[in-house]
Amino acid sequence: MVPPLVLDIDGTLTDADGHLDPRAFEVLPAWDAPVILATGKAFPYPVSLCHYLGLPQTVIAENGGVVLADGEVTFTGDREAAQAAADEFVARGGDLGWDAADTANRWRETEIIARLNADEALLRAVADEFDVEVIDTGFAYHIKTPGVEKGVGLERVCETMDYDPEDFVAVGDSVNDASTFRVAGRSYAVANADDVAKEAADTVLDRSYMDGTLSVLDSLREEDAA
Ligand SMILES: O=C(O)COP(=O)(O)O
Ligand SMILES: [Mg+2]
Repeated sequence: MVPPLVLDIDGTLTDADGHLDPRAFEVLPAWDAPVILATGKAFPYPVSLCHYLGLPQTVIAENGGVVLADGEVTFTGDREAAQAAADEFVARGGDLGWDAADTANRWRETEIIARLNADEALLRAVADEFDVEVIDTGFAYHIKTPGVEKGVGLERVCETMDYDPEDFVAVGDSVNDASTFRVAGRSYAVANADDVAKEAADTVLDRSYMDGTLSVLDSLREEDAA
């Protein structure tokens, strides 16, 4: 049996521009064990991705703030606290960087994100005052509740679905994957990963983005066949 997977999306199943690698459509629905998407994206994004990939909807979204497992949704994280910090950031002259539709935050239930061109020093100073934290995933700044992590979300999924986190193989690329790497039995950082993810991973891959992820899946299949 191949092991279950817990996979980050941006930087791990995508190219450098955040576009989904089309090979995901071949390999993920065909994987002969559970596949969990664990992302910093707002809840609807991984749900849609599961839908279009044809995967069961088992999802860790918003860096663990939202978990969908076995048809049940649970929330942790305080969107209001993040919103208060974001509002103060804007009041002090900061710009979150989104257009009027703000589809990045519109359906986000437990945190707020800013574009990477936002004033980081101001954002961090305001976040400190509001007891929220800022993480830089390489795709956005996330203003979030400390302690809400993808890894905690993975533990919740495993409790709900009676899985053992030790059985999981994790692949990711950034600081928001380090907690997943600590909880999963085996962890891989793609070559484009940031230093925190590389430090936390059991193995740092030679290849980047989906090429790196596919190299893990290939070797897991080979192990299974041996
Ligand atoms: O939303 C982000 O900033 C990054 O998303 P990811 O966790 O899927 O890489
Ligand atoms: Mg990522």
